[in-house]
Amino acid sequence: MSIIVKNISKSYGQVKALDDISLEVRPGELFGLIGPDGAGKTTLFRILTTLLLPNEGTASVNGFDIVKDYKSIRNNVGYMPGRFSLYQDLTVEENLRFFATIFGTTIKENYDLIRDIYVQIEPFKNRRAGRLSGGMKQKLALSCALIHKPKVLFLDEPTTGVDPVSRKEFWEMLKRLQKQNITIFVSTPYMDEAELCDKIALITDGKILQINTPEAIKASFPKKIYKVRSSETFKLIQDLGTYNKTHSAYPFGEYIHFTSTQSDFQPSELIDYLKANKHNQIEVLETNATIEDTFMELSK
Ligand SMILES: Nc1ncnc2c1ncn2[C@@H]1O[C@H](COP(=O)(O)OP(=O)(O)OP(=O)(O)O)[C@@H](O)[C@H]1O
Repeated sequence: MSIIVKNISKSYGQVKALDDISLEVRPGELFGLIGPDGAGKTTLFRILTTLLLPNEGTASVNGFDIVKDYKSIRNNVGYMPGRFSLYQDLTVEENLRFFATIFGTTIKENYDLIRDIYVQIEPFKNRRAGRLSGGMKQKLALSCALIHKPKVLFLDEPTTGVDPVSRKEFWEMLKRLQKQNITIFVSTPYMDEAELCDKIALITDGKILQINTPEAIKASFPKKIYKVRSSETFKLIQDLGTYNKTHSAYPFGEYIHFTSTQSDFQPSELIDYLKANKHNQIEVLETNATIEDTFMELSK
């Protein structure tokens, strides 16, 4: 295993940021830690990159213990923290050279690994990092995290605040890196990105809700889901909230996702109820569960 986490807990005073977390990541896997703000993602990343000690539990990265072998871990991993890690007053090239130097290597020596990513920002190599766009900063930060050829790459919310096109490009880059046998542990609050991982752990309030492939997680959804809409969305949410057969109802794009408490539920019952409540243009269609639906169900 590339990463083994066993019963890790971490508190900050009264706040239990991580509560008995266990997971395993295989070599070469693209593993996603999926959860909202404050779920504990950054805390786990900081523990695995040896910047923070857990209160309880053990963990290893690439066979090295996070406490005993912290120096080896630092040499073997790349870490792209969520909050910005670059030196804003240094240029693009100076930042990259700085990270290469502290790991005792050169840009030239490992250029192959970052070529794909770096060529996109090379035209701006004399620009200060502070003056780059979000997408360019992200590419530079990834280049810096890779310059010493790490075996395991930790990316904490790498696409937060990045535009949709750059987000898509970023995930394509991760897939290419994975082919070079780098294990990638990535966190994100975006449920659509979860689909792009080999395996995911859903985390909230410091607890893991489920670990599996995205497909298996979606398939495990226990109920039929209906996407519902009518001409009055706000009233629809209220009326679904007070309907006596509602198990869950929450906004999902332009629809409300609805599940019933009853296993023999018929959509016509809901249509009748909504008609009785003076809704127009009613649509009730069965739909497939997404990762977000599973997350909502598990964290209920
Ligand atoms: N240094 C700290 N002191 C006190 N509480 C902290 C500290 N760092 C994090 N926390 C709290 O621990 C919990 C988990 O935070 P963490 O940053 O690990 O979550 P996260 O999933 O990375 O979310 P975010 O994206 O908001 O950083 C939160 O309730 C947070 O407020």
